[in-house]
Amino acid sequence: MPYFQAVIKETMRLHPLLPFLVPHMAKAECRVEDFDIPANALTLINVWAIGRDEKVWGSALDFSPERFLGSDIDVRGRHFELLPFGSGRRACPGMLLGIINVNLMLACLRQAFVFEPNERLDKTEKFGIVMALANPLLIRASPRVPIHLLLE
Ligand code: HEM
Repeated sequence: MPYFQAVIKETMRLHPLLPFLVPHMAKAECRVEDFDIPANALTLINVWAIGRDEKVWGSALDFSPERFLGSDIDVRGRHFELLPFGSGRRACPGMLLGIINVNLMLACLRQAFVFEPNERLDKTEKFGIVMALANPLLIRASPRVPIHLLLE
């Protein structure tokens, strides 16, 4: 299901669950690209901004899963342009469980229902440690198959 996977990657690119990951601390002074980071500095990685960097993505604000078709970029922390689970030793230890759950839940919902926005889809985000929608998501879910088949 390459397109389904691409939709999940594209969602995680534009709407990472933890927009600044978890705060990290540099144990020793170091240099990352053009940045000098002093020892004991608290560092936040802005993956939300990385996911919207026009230089990296092109048409960065467009929701376009096609960009991942035929690309080897994955979400597991090997590709620094897409880090919804962080990277390295402090990356999310629940990554595989998270990936499986998101895939399973979405596939089941998609198989059972057709979703339509009730009114104009409001994707305004509320920044916090965990990113959430500012307003509740209003969508209509209609069963794809007779409801008794879903409940059996
Ligand atoms: C789609 C689901 C999930 C996403 C997007 C996610 C994302 C993240 C991110 C971005 C971090 C910070 C990594 C960093 O700072 O480099 C993190 C850390 C962590 N996550 Fe997840 N996570 C998910 C599911 C889970 C699950 C299912 C578990 C446990 C069963 C879990 C347990 C943890 C723990 C314990 C940490 C802290 C790791 C550390 O500081 O060493 N996560 N997660």
